[in-house]
Amino acid sequence: MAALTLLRRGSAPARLLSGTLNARNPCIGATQGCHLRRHFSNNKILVELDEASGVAIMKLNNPPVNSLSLELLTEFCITIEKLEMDRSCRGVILTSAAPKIFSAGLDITEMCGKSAEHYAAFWRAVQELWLTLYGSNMVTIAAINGTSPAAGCLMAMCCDFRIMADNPKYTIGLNETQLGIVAPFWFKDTMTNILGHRLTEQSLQLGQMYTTPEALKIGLVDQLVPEDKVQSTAAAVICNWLAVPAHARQITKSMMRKQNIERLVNHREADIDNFVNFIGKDSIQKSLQVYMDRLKQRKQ
Ligand SMILES: CC/C=C\CCC/C=C/C(=O)SCCNC(=O)CCNC(=O)[C@H](O)C(C)(C)COP(=O)(O)OP(=O)(O)OC[C@H]1O[C@@H](n2cnc3c(N)ncnc32)[C@H](O)[C@@H]1OP(=O)(O)O
Repeated sequence: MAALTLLRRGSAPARLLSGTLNARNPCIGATQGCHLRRHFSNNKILVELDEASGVAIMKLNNPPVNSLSLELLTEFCITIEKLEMDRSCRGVILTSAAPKIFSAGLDITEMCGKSAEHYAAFWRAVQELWLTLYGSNMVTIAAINGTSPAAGCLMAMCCDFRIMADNPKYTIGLNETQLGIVAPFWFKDTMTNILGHRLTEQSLQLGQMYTTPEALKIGLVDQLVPEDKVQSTAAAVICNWLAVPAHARQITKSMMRKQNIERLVNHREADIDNFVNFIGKDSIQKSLQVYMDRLKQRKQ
């Protein structure tokens, strides 16, 4: 599946021309009470699409910690592609169905003790998630209702705007080095576009997890709100974004992200080979095993 939606579709004007009645303010229908909600869920992703507002709420649903397994990654990409093709959907709020955890990042068990073929398939699915979400034409808002390490943070960073629950227990960041692994160049590029080079270098080397006030201060998240206001704030924010003429916003988004997306597309196979070689090393397998053991010991 080639997921370069933003570049592949190149369809902003076409989509606008064929567009929706409330193209200038798609939230008008919602406030006038004509609610048509469609629910569709597969196993790991719950979706509620409000056709009046054009907004889909997409909930990660992989208890206990929303780790990104191969199954979840596959369902995630299919869901985004489906929403992207659906004329009644123009924006997505990405959030978690799990209390206190947005996502624990990649499922570490998918990277331990498996075959090279499995690692390659898994990494292709991780790439696909990034290409699909980062390259989406839709407005994407992350409603971060819990802790969000590593690829959990990456998913949030792919979105156009990040709202996080202001809870002192929640943290967010790319902590890969703490596991003895390395965030690939496209994780790094995504963070650099948000934080700038210096701060990204520091964050990545240290594998830094930020508290919510720290994340707000450095711009890793855009807004902190009380836990019970995360969803309503996301709904209000997405209305503002959808009020901007769609073709102009989409072309602008494409202009800002195109280079990064092309970089991965052009080096996709090499990136998979690199991952497979790296993750299969005995020393890396050992590091991951030690990390998983520590996670389990914390509970005892
Ligand atoms: C060349 C490139 C090479 C490599 C690039 C790879 C890039 C990697 C990106 C990643 O995303 S790596 C994953 C990083 N994630 C983490 O470090 C998070 C680890 N988890 C936690 O810190 C905590 O679990 C928590 C998310 C803060 C939640 O804590 P809580 O106390 O609520 O739950 P608990 O720790 O008891 O976990 C419950 C259960 O879930 C298992 N678990 C947790 N995280 C993961 C995970 N990422 N993958 C798989 N499994 C995970 C944990 O072991 C517990 O299992 P148990 O009930 O069987 O003991």
